[in-house]
Amino acid sequence: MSSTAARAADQGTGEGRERHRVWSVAEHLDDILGHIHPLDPIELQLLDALGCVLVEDVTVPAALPPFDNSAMDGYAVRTADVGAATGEHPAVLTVVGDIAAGSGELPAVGPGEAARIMTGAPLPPGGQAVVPVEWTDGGLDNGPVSGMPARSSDPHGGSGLVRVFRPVRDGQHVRTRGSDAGAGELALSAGTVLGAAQIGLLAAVGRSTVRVRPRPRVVVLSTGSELVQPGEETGPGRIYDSNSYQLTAAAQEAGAIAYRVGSVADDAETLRATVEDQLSRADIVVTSGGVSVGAYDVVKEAMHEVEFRTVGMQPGKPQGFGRVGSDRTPLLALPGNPVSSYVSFELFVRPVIRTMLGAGLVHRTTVRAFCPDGIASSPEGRRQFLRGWYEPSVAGEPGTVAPVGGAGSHLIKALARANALIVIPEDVAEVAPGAEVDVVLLA
Ligand SMILES: Nc1nc2c(c(=O)[nH]1)N[C@H]1C(S)=C(S)[C@@H](COP(=O)(O)OP(=O)(O)OC[C@H]3O[C@@H](n4cnc5c(N)ncnc54)[C@H](O)[C@@H]3O)O[C@H]1N2
Ligand code: MOO
Repeated sequence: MSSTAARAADQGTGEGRERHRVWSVAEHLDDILGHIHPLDPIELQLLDALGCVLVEDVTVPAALPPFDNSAMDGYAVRTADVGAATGEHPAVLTVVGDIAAGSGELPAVGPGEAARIMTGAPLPPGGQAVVPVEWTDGGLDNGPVSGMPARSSDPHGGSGLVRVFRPVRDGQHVRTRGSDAGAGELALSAGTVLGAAQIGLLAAVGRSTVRVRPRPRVVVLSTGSELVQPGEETGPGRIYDSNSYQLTAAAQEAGAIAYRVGSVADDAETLRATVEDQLSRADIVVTSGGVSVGAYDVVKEAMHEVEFRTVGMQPGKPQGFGRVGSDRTPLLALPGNPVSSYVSFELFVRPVIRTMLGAGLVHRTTVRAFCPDGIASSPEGRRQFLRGWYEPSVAGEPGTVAPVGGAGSHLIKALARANALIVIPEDVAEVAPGAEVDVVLLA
């Protein structure tokens, strides 16, 4: 029996009835997430770990900073030598050398002496504080200077005499060893999401690699013989493939490594071969289009392992989920209408990506908001996700939300102007002006 005939025959069986029941959003999501686990940890180079969840506690191996160093470009001095320094009666000190950042050889600073020192350079023996260069004559035997001449134009700046016009306290303008973190202290704990600052800290403690859960690899492919790639010529009845771009970008935003395959024509053999070909680099496969009840619904025709369902939501009614190939890779088949595919991604694919990442927060934030204009109608029995613009309130009260565009699942421009989804429950047919609604924040 052909698969089409088998499907037709199923209509009358128990299995057929199960397949044609309407799934709630929560049931479909729970079923999907029931098959998803965090990916096994791996050791990654620091920059490859950006956005990943740490699976080890990282301790500081050696004190940060590793040595006492100057916080200013200036002169390392003994505080007693400059205790009485004023503009009128400067302390005059002998400059015993120049200390650049990275310098290993440090001149000792004795009584009546100073060492010229740069920001980040180690404090020399005898140095108790740093006088910023602006509080001195910079060795020019004149009033206060605004900085030091470049070494190339003044190779002997680290010698001669310097006049100091203000006193300094012991330790002033010195960053002491371990003042940031002591050796053995916890730098980052397991479960931390690595952002730029955390990657910076790992580098600062000398780590070149780190153990994290990797980003899931998401292969995105769209289906439809009408699709043309942006930049190419369209023709009669043809449109640009926006879904593969939208979904690839969304997967990246959610923390995945996303591969955009582009569009596959409505041909079951080609689609199947393409999916099989892509499985070697996929932790998740996402398709768009070809899942409703038309004669050219190619995903439905090609992917026998995928269960196609009606979910009680708008947009996003037809959905498919299954696991394909020898690794049983999850495949989420999303509807082709651009807003439907986007909303479906938000509700079903994003949580899969976030679960695989091991992220603590799998779902978008939902808040309550007033809807001043109300919503005239919402389909009964389907949870509606209208695109909206959410404004938070200043006074701790719920914010407000207004629909952007209508309910049509082809309204891409309105979607691009929305920052939220307004959720209208299955049993609500209209929202009175000023009533409160749930709002999913999209950022
Ligand atoms: N008789 C019925 N027809 C439809 C039903 C139904 O229940 N009975 N459901 C409708 C709903 S709801 C949706 S959603 C769509 C889903 O259809 P498919 O997933 O099969 O998607 P396609 O038919 O391939 O495309 C739908 C629509 O979206 C455009 N599209 C598709 N892919 C892209 C893309 N990559 N970039 C931009 N636009 C895309 C496509 O051209 C169509 O206009 O079915 C309804 N029909
Ligand atoms: O469910 Mo469709 O996604 O309404 O347009």
